[in-house]
Amino acid sequence: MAMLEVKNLGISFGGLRAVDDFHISIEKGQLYGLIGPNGAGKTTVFNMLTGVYTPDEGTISLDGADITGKKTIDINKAGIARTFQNIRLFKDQSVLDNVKIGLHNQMSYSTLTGILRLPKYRKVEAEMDEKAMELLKVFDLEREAGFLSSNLPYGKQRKLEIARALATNPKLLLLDEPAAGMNPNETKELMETIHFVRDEFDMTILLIEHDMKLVSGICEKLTVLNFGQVLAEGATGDVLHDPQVIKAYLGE
Ligand SMILES: Nc1ncnc2c1ncn2[C@@H]1O[C@H](COP(=O)(O)OP(=O)(O)OP(=O)(O)O)[C@@H](O)[C@H]1O
Repeated sequence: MAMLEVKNLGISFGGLRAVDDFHISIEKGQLYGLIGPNGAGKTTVFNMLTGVYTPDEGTISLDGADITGKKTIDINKAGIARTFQNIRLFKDQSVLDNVKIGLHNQMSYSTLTGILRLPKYRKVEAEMDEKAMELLKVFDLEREAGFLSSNLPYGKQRKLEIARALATNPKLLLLDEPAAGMNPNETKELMETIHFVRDEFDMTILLIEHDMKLVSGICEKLTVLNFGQVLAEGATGDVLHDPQVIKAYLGE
């Protein structure tokens, strides 16, 4: 059974059919890329997978469970976490607290326990500190735990966003243009981080990316979107040599 199975997914905005008959099947542990020209519908697909938009057609199944049309918070609880094209950290919170926010959907106490600072509050907070620090260590961010997240260099902010997404304990991680705005060194390091996350956490990863070096370097399979429809899909090497894909996206 596939980790993510999407069939016949579609959505319109007014008269624009932004995504039509989209389908994808991703196996557990796969590193999968979604590519295509600007405006092809890639982020709209992510928004449907995460409940930001409700598809007007089609089905989404995660690890066998139908999550079509569910709310974002319930989809996150079911096991999908994402990062954004424009980094969305809690800028005025510390690096550690950004990861702890991700942990809150699994480890929590009642509001009253929190307000009264009851023993359970201290116990859960201490456990969350420990778990968050473990994740920060994985991303080599433990020395910056007390920094404001906005004070981290760009590449580390991207890593922190991935760490926060992983803190929600997902089955599927969606990365929206993780290399956007990165210099070649940061991109190289990011590729290593993504590989590491897949291996270390046995994670299934779907990423949107325009950087072909990153795509060809780490993705095992690709789906190409063009004008909201699947233009090609399959093994990365085959797709990148497909004349249709070269014509529509990669250039002659
Ligand atoms: N909420 C919305 N309302 C109206 N149109 C929208 C909305 N969201 C997306 N669209 C349109 O849907 C189409 C697909 O946009 P989308 O952002 O998914 O493309 P993309 O492939 O992610 O592009 P890029 O690579 O530039 O990020 C575009 O024409 C966009 O203007």
